[in-house]
Amino acid sequence: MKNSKRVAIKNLTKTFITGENKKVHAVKNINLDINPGEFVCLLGPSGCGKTTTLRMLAGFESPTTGQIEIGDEDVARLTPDKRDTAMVFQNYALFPHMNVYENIAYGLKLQKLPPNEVKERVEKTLKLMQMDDFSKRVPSQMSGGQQQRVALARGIVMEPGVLLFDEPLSNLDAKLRIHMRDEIRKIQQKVGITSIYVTHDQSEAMGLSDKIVIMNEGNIEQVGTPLEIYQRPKNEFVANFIGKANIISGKVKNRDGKYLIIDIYGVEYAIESDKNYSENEIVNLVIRPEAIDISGKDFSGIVKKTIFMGAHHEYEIEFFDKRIEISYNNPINQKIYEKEETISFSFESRSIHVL
Ligand SMILES: Nc1ncnc2c1ncn2[C@@H]1O[C@H](COP(=O)(O)OP(=O)(O)OP(=O)(O)O)[C@@H](O)[C@H]1O
Repeated sequence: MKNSKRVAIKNLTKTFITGENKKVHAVKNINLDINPGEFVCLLGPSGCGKTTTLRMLAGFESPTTGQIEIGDEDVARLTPDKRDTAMVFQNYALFPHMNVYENIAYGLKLQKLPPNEVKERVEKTLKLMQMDDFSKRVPSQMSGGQQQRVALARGIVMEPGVLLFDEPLSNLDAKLRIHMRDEIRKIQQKVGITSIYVTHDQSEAMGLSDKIVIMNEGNIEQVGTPLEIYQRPKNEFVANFIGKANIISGKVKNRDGKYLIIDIYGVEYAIESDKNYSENEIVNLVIRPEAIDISGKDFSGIVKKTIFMGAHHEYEIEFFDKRIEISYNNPINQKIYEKEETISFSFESRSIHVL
């Protein structure tokens, strides 16, 4: 979309003063750059500051300090209508007495656009969203998923520089969420609109994003593509927040080119890492449950828990003084382990990440 804009957040903070005169540091000096056309998810646990950040972008909340640039303009002190953003809300926020067509047209009429342009843009959006057949229905005659599509259409029809999403799918059931997630991504890629999306659902963030921003206690912990975040988490918080992670320790022996040679319980692994550690330093390593190779024989452990998940099995294994998790797909001839059985395995060097 030609109007699609960049966003730059600079040293942004938000401190709320509560009724009891206490300070809540909801957002702590964050910095973030978003390219035009990018789909970025703000992801983190409840209370981490993602909604506050989004509301500051929209102009519903004013920053305590810092700048927000949309395009080339610092909008931090502008009212919402001056910012070239549109928001898709969790509760759809549709007008109950207006039909789909009128709901989508509302924002354009407010801008006093000529009626023929309103008609053209609403019809184009209805077509894009494959909703022509619904145009005369009112919200109460539609399912939650359909209403959410109207809410999305209302944002898209405005052709804003940035489209903001506040957990738009959280009122939908699991299956519909996945369907709508794919739909949002498809439409966003088609129109190329810069999108910032708040969620606490990691699979939603993985499925939607060009870039994920992991937030925790008002800070940004890491920014990266879904693959980067998953394969190279910066710290234990990120590793545990995205997917499942076994954190085990190893002892650094030396460096061999781009590899660190690390001793893990008596077995040496060459692990790619650009971090500098001294000899014998103990480091924390992340190993994903699916990266443990059960055809290997370097280690063994006792199965303490088994969970059959259909396509894969999850095992909790007693391994030295800790529990680790192994997950693997279930080919027809794969042995199924029972509780208290011994299982052998190795770690795959290329799947180990040094924190
Ligand atoms: N108006 C307010 N007054 C005081 N504190 C607030 C206000 N709004 C938010 N907070 C606090 O700021 C922190 C961040 O809240 P925020 O809503 O941004 O988190 P969140 O990551 O979006 O969480 P959730 O996923 O639960 O919506 C929380 O501790 C919250 O209690």
